[in-house]
Amino acid sequence: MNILLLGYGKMGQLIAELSESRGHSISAKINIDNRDELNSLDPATIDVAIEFSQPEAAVENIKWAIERGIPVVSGTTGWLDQKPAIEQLTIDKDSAFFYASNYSIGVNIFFKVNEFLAKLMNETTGYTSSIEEIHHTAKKDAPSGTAITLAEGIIKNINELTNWNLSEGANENEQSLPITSKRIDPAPGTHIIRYSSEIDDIEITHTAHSRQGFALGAILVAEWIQGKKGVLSMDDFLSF
Ligand SMILES: NC(=O)C1=CN([C@@H]2O[C@H](COP(=O)(O)OP(=O)(O)OC[C@H]3O[C@@H](n4cnc5c(N)ncnc54)[C@H](OP(=O)(O)O)[C@@H]3O)[C@@H](O)[C@H]2O)C=CC1
Ligand SMILES: O=C(O)C1=N[C@H](C(=O)O)C[C@H](O)C1
Repeated sequence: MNILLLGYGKMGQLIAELSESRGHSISAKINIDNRDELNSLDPATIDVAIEFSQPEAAVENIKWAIERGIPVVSGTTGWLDQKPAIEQLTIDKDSAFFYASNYSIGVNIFFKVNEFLAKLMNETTGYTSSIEEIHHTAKKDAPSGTAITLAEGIIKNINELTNWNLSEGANENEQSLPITSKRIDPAPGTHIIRYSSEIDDIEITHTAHSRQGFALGAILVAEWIQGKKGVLSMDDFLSF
């Protein structure tokens, strides 16, 4: 596969290294300072664009590829208010767009466990729920995209909850799920779901030991998306 990297930071560099070890080649490594290189690329030679850049750059990057019929695998977080427009563009251009807030297989198992636990907690009284996420200090967005996906999985299954909030202290609103974001180096990504009562606490945690799982997951999706069309997600890719 010939891969275009849109964003060549921590994730882009690891994806390049792992892709080459799997026999793929990188057609260009695009950052903010060399975006001009896009003009000299022949889209017909690119099999997929893998996009891990920054919240303010993601939409333009994704549009560039979709408009040229290049399938996009995107992992950038913090821009999802504009996702409906990207999905419409994908359909209009008969292209392919895949988004996941987290490409790690372990986190996607954790998403399922989170929903199962939330269903059980919906049948139980006396517990208050919360989410904590811990990432490195270079992270630009808060809460993490993964924490938002976890919150959506809880809110969908607990009748009392209607929304989430980025919490900095005591939670006043029982209908709102508090998310606490901590920035501590070198944490690649830790997510904790907590249900607390006077009697006990129930916690489930996913801890990434490195960025390896995110990068490998994105490459596996890039291999899988070849020949596919439309708006795709982890539910299409995974069989659980
Ligand atoms: N879905 C998932 O599984 C995961 C998602 N992420 C998300 O991926 C994103 C990137 O993470 P990470 O690699 O750690 O971040 P980095 O800050 O290390 O890398 C981001 C890169 O994007 C580049 N960039 C900035 N503007 C543009 C632009 N206009 N066009 C192309 N590239 C640009 C930056 O270039 P420059 O340095 O020149 O500014 C930088 O090299 C974040 O949103 C993060 O939350 C991260 C890990 C896993
Ligand atoms: O910025 C990161 O590093 C990460 N971002 C993603 C997120 O916001 O959930 C995924 C992972 O946790 C690492």
